[in-house]
Amino acid sequence: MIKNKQSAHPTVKLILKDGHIFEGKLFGAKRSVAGEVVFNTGMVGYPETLTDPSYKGQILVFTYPLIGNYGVPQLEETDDIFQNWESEKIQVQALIVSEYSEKYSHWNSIFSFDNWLKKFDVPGIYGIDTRELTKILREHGTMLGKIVVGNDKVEYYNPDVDNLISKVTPQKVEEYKNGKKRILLIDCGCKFNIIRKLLDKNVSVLRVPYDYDIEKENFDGVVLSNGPGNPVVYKQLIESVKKIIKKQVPTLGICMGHQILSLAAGGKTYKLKYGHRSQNQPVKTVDSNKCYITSQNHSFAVETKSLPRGWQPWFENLNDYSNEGMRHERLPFLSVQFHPEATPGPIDTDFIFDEFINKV
Ligand SMILES: NC(=O)CC[C@H](N)C(=O)O
Repeated sequence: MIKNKQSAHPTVKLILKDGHIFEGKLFGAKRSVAGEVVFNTGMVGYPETLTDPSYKGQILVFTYPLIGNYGVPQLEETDDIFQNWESEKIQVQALIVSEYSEKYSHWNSIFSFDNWLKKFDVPGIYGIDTRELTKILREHGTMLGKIVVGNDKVEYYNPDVDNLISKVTPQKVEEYKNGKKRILLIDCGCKFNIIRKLLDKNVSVLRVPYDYDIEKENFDGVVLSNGPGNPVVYKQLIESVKKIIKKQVPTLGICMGHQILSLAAGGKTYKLKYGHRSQNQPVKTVDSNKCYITSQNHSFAVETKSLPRGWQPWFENLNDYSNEGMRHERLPFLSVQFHPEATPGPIDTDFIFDEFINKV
């Protein structure tokens, strides 16, 4: 049994938009917060998961019952690249766990889970029956919710209508020189491991904000990163990706990048009932029986039937058969809904980066 200093933790409420109320104990930052409540069924990798900018605007439920027992490592910088986390801070609005561990043990960890949340002013609630909560979210679908401390007045907040990418995209351009070929990384809230993976392939990376005027740059390939929110909100980005398609520059889209590339190509996206969030999502290539276990974090999906002529579905999800990727039959465009960069999760689909680099 993991002992937390419960007396110091006030009882607070988790209120869902449909009227369900759960009581739990507050840890991390002491404040009320609203967002979209989503669940993740991964068993490990909370430092990487909580720093993934795609979670902006969301209150995350971990279904794994005990979180925090290996602590959290320091954000380290080696050769200008950050290590251990996927961005420079915790990105979720708040989190919901059954039990958290104040005690931790890992050679590389320096924060307890509670202290880490406090450092970034993120509240957490524990003592919640996360199985019951997840069943509600599976039945009803993802729902708006709020964590309310005392008599605080908190409005519901719907992240799907907000421009969340503007909150996580970098403020300035950054160049990582590592080879002759130059990849333009359009950073919509990029996980650091996408940059690490590209540099592993000996290419230079020009990392730019999502609304950067790319006309003035020279590049050999484009990576459209992952990112938070609803893809149809980003009209200007979709327009600039249309220009990239016209120029036939080799392009790799990852998660949000896959959705944006599909919309720019003339396809459609829709919202899944409760999304895919975990490190054990099975996908299969459409034209063979090859399967891969993938890391995922998304709410929206590309409608396979909407893909225009020439754009072929590449992978499908084996749980719900939704689209997991596409590629063009002649032109150098490919994109995936899952995360080939992993962190957290299996590295089975690392070959996606090679397929892209081969086209550059
Ligand atoms: N990880 C991502 O890029 C997520 C994309 C998008 N925000 C979604 O939820 O579908």
